[in-house]
Amino acid sequence: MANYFNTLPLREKLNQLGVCDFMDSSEFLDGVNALKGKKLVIVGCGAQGLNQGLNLRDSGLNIAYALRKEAIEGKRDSWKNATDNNFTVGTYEELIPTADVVINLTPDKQHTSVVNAVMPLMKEGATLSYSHGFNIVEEGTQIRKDLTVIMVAPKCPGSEVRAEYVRGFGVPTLIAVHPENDPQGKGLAQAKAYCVGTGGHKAGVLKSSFVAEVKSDLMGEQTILCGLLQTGSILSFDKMVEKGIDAGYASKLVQYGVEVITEALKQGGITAMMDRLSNPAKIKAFEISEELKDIMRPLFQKHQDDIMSGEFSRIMMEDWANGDKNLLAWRAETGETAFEKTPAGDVKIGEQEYFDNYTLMVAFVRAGVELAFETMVQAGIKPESAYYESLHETPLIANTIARKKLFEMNRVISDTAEYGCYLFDQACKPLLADFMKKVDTDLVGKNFNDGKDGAVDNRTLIAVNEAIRSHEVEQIGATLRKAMTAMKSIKTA
Ligand SMILES: NC(=O)C1=CN([C@@H]2O[C@H](COP(=O)(O)OP(=O)(O)OC[C@H]3O[C@@H](n4cnc5c(N)ncnc54)[C@H](OP(=O)(O)O)[C@@H]3O)[C@@H](O)[C@H]2O)C=CC1
Ligand SMILES: CC(=O)[C@](C)(O)C(=O)O
Ligand SMILES: [Mg+2]
Ligand SMILES: [Mg+2]
Repeated sequence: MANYFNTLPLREKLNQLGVCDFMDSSEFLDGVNALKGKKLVIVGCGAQGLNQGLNLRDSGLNIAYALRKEAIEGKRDSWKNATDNNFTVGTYEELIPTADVVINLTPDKQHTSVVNAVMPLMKEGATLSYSHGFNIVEEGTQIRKDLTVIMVAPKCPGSEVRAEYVRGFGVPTLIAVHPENDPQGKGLAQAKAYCVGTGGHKAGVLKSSFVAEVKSDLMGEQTILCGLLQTGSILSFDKMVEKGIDAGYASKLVQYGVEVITEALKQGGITAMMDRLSNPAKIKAFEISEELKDIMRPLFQKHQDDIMSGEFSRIMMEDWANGDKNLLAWRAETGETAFEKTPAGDVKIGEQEYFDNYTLMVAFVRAGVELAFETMVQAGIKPESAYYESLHETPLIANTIARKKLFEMNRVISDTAEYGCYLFDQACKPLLADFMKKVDTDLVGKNFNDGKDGAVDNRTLIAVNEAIRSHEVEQIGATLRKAMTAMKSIKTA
């Protein structure tokens, strides 16, 4: 098999990268009807598998789980996830032949072997669904021509797919029908019904393509969403300890700070996040985030270039073939960092204090969101897609760090995202070494406003406010958030 994207002529590459139609809520009035009464069989019951299945069942759809024999016989976590939640569980042979829709929610690394196992069992004219385009685009898997191939890709970690649904909201979702596999023309109706079943239609849905989803998802997860939040958290913690800040305080500020800070981002964009700072702190955060953008821009562009060329997939698949050597080494290394090993202290930190004492993370988030958005759009990804993948998903990832540090984030995200996160972190930490030498506790650990009278130059503040508000991510974000009428605020630490 060859990388499907690389087989396309440039014009078709650009066409498929640019598929991105924001779907009006009126397109979902048929709800889940296109799948009502159909048999939906999910293969894999992990982060996405369990949480999507819970939402789909609560939305009135018929869900069962087909697990590999060793998972059932060994009563593995996936078997426990499914049976503890009273789902029907069976083998491929038992459940796939009567399935109308087979939903492949196994790790990307396993997709080719899983599809080779289930495809021969699938009945004529059934549908195969993915939540990420890797197998079809990067590996070029060919699917039987009588089968419909769709994608319903939540722009969110599995745990938050469920958490937002339970809150009465949902998560932005990209849906797609593979142009090579839509023989009965039913793919879009099924993808829309499936999306309503997960609650995605309440947050925003883009009619996308397998190509546009995979080339943006890999970029978002490797850079702003997981990579930079990991690098920023570790560097911030180490800096505070180096400067004598109590380690328990430092651990709590980092673990919960990114959730508090990015909750403002989710509600009102970079503007609302920066407005939570004092005027002097906002100007300082703006200045250092400009410096961070200059330092990290080449790294963000290298990640996007390697994703577009297929080089990223090549090196990750090399690691697959090498027993996940790098993934496991980098996972172990992350677990050994002082931040991961220092429990959050039993100390009270007020909601505003997370902004006043963690100006550095505000700067990291602005720099990372803008850089990821700019780099994706320059590469042909449409602004709506880039917004969901860079800005809106950041607080959802931050929720996992607040739960149980980087361990929880790297556990919940896909193995593909985890590998990309470490790849970025390994390169970004040394890149920021000189920058971090200049960072003192006024930017992280202490209140930036201590000892200052709050005076600012008005023209500077006006220019900073204008620069923040005028960025394209703020323009498109305001429009997309207007459609999120059901968005809920979360209770932060
Ligand atoms: N994690 C996330 O938040 C997101 C993931 N995605 C995509 O969703 C898909 C699933 O990812 P994710 O939920 O993270 O996966 P997980 O790693 O959380 O779960 C994988 C599931 O597949 C099972 N599994 C593992 N190996 C095999 C195998 N060889 N054959 C059959 N089943 C196997 C596992 O069960 P067991 O080992 O017990 O057999 C487990 O139930 C991927 O395509 C991913 O890119 C998309 C958006 C976000
Ligand atoms: C959670 C999500 O959207 C990721 C980061 O793309 C993934 O886990 O693959
Ligand atoms: Mg993603
Ligand atoms: Mg991903």
